[in-house]
Amino acid sequence: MAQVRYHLVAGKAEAERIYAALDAAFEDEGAPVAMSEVDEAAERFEVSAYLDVADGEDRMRDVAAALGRESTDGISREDLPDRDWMADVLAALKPVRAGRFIVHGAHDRDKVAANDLSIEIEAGQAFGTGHHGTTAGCLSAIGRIVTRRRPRNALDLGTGSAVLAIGIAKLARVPVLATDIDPVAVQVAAANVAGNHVTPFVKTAVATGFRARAIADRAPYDLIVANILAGPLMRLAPEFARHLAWGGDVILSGILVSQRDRVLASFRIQGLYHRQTLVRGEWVTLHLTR
Ligand SMILES: C[S@@+](CC[C@H](N)C(=O)[O-])C[C@H]1O[C@@H](n2cnc3c(N)ncnc32)[C@H](O)[C@@H]1O
Repeated sequence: MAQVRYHLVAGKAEAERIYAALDAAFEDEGAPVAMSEVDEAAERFEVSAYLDVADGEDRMRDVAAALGRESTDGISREDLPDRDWMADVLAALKPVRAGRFIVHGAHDRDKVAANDLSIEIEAGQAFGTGHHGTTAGCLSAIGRIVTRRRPRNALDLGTGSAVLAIGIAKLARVPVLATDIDPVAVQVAAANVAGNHVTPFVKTAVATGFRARAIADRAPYDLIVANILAGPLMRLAPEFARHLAWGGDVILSGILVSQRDRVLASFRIQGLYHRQTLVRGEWVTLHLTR
């Protein structure tokens, strides 16, 4: 399964209609739909739908059908890089600083200063080397929130490489449950947890959303971090509320700037209120509290 961005450009009113139609058509599969201005002077907007497609499949016709069109004219396709491609690129990148943390590979251990909180991650099969704006945004938020109020029991949902769970454990030295839908990511996460010497604090588990015994057993959490995508985050909003302790903090990322208000609205209905937004490129990281 790969992700493909189907996109088209239109004037503002037409782009808003396209956005609404694609959002409604692909809502059930949790596909993010985004709208962004591409030409301010001419008031032209690009609308993108990020769809999962099977190998060799093209869903251009689904997009046209969602817009009530018989023709696919004007709709473009961009194949998004898969994980291995990303790992190759990231392997060549330098250490990243985010808030109080430095995320680096083993070959850059000598770049770590005495007062740095270092997280050592090799680019591999799981997402999360700190280079992506969403990971860096979450690390900055963790540094700020955990310094102000130390959590007692944290959950990192969609842990990938476990970079965020390791960050919380190193900073607060409290129990963290790190879960992922992808069993390969969970294996990588467990290896990184051991490599960063935080095994006494971080437990890993495979879980789809909040559906796992391991998550229920440790609830409620006073810090939940989830860097997944806007669609699944919005669908899971009631579960966040159910698993969050009174006064607890939630950090969300994987959200495009254009999706921010819809995500906030989904969580506000559940009694979770916006505290801060961090913007890195086209991505936002949100801090919410109860
Ligand atoms: C963007 S990566 C984030 C990894 C890491 N937490 C970071 O911040 O760099 C998203 C991760 O969430 C996992 N994921 C996606 N949807 C999920 C779901 N519904 N439940 C649990 N994990 C999910 C993916 O397998 C992936 O490892």
